[in-house]
Amino acid sequence: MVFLPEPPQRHGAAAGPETAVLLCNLGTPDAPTAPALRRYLAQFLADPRVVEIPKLLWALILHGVILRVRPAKSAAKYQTVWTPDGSPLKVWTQKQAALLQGMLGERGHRVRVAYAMRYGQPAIAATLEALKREGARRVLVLPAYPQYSGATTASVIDDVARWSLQTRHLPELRFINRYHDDAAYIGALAQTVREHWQREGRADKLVMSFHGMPERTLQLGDPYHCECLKTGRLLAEALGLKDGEWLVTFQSRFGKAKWLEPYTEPSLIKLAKEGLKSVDVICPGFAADCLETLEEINQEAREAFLHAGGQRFGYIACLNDHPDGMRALAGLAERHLQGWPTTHAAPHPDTLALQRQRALAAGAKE
Ligand SMILES: C=CC1=C(C)c2cc3[nH]c(cc4nc(cc5[nH]c(cc1n2)c(C)c5CCC(=O)O)C(CCC(=O)O)=C4C)c(C)c3C=C
Ligand SMILES: [Fe+2]
Ligand SMILES: [Fe+2]
Repeated sequence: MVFLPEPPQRHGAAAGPETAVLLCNLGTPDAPTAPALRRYLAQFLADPRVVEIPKLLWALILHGVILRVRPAKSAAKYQTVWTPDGSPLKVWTQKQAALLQGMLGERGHRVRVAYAMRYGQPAIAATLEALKREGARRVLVLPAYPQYSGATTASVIDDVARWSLQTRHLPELRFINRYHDDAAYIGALAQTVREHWQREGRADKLVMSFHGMPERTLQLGDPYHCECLKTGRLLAEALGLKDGEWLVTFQSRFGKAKWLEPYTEPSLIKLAKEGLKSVDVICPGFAADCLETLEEINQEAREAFLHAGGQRFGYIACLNDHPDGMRALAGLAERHLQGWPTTHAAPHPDTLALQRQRALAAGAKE
């Protein structure tokens, strides 16, 4: 048998940075169409981390019912939030990676920041391959999920592990499991709420809506519920909110099983029927706006609240490219990069280009 060595890694001045940060998010369909949704949902919902029921039974339900009905329905929803540049989740994730690249560069780190999606494109394995080809020998994986859950964070780690199983020369790997109680993240969320209050006035209640999970996962030891509650409490504290002025809820229920409660939309309807006139809704578990926030909250939940008698519904956008949110991600990455030789190196060419652009914009001469 002949073993072919892998191509040598590049060294010297022409090589890319030896350290990379890989920002991973959930993924999104390529187009707001039923065929694209079918491909996306087939990959997403076949992940045993996402749907934890016996494989054979689930295959029957998934292929027999869900993939026949849901793609067209979901495509219609995606059409209402699609942008000229594509799906909001992808547009924001791409922008976050570029901004993180600039920020880490400005802080003196010679790193390459890339982004990848757990489902759909760009895939995690292909992106890790590309990073390796460019010279990466160390990769910090940053799943864009503040709260850890088996369905999200662990699934990203599974995917990296699958790639590692078929890779001979592995880079050093590190993973960020959570940042639900990170002071800069909480501070950034609080800042978006204060900015919203300044622009539109303060509502009677702040509802913090997190993506739901089957309740069973809590009993099985998933820390997600606990971490959502902690984020909620810290955000309320940062804003000086009293009991009764805020509420944590869970959205995006899927299927008939019991999910984490209280559910977002029924809670909003109940509040309106009890006489609450105005509400602000924030989705702290989503690093970027996506279908679940823009359509399910800002369209469906808004309509439900107003229809039930509410008078004002304020939607507070996700952190997206907010400078405080980006600083929180940069600080988080920086702390997890410690001990890796990234500092005191020449700035990355992208950083130099960014600095030049900024200087020109500020009136500097070539
Ligand atoms: C089937 C069960 C699902 C679990 C469990 C689940 C957990 C979970 N999801 C997110 C974040 C996102 N989910 C998004 C969309 C989405 N989620 C599910 C199902 C489960 N999610 C489906 C079927 C869909 C697709 C849309 C639809 O058909 O309804 C998104 C948005 C993606 C986008 O393209 O915009 C995000 C983000 C978390 C954080 C989570 C557990 C903590
Ligand atoms: Fe989801
Ligand atoms: Fe949804």
